[in-house]
Amino acid sequence: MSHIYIEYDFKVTPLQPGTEILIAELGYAGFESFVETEVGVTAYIQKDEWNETILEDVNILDSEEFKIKYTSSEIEQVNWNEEWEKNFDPIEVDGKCTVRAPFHPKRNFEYEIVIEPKMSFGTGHHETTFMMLQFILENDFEGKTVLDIGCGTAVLAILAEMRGASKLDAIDIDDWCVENSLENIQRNNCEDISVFLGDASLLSGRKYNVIIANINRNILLNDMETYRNSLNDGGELYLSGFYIEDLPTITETCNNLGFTFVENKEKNRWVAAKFVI
Ligand SMILES: C[S@@+](CC[C@H](N)C(=O)[O-])C[C@H]1O[C@@H](n2cnc3c(N)ncnc32)[C@H](O)[C@@H]1O
Repeated sequence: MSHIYIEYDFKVTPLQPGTEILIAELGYAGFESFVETEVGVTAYIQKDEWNETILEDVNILDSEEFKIKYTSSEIEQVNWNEEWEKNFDPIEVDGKCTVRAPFHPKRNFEYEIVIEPKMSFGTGHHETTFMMLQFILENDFEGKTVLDIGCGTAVLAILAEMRGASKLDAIDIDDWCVENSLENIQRNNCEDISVFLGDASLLSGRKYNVIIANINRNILLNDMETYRNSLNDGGELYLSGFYIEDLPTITETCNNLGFTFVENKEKNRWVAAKFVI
């Protein structure tokens, strides 16, 4: 798989709330990574996902309230570590868990996860990862079998194993994420996580106590029945990667498959939701 990205450098005036709105709209348009800068934001999208009309529905660009200028260029791959080092601090989740890069100093938390993010999504800086980490901290994983589908850096599977889960599978459609997950699993001394390249079509036969899926609205809706068939009765499903507007559709699809909605979290319009079967 090629990893050619299109990079957009946006200059936003006024900086806030313009940058925040712009990031939300770009996320919805399909951009996958963002690095906030002193003047706005740099946003990345894989070339395969890009088309010439990609910015057509980004309404803030036509707004009179904000002045936004941008340039774009094609890049082979981002030096993600360098970007991270320049721009980000380690994250903390509810005083119990930290996610840091190898170049950050060691920190004293109940759960310390070290992630070399490279280009994979999943450092905890994104709202969806953060809320899924919160769910994993709040719920019982002791002795449970877990599937983390759309694993990115495998950060969620790593915390699930630290919380006592056993026999975990982590799946991602992107070979880069698979490679990065394997490195992060080793780096965090996890011993019970197997990583596979692929998607929900790999799921036939094996059943889990818990499925964690932080992907996006359309893939979740499309693959929900497969998730249902891969869960034991009494199993738990944690979903993220969609906006609050999409929660009713996600819930309806889950209800039609026999799931019960338990609760949801919301951060900057992003949602994470828990269902049980
Ligand atoms: C929003 S990121 C989440 C990463 C990580 N789980 C986290 O919480 O930070 C979504 C991930 O799903 C992967 N993905 C996209 N479509 C997929 C599919 N159909 N099946 C499995 N993984 C998929 C992407 O490559 C990406 O790594």
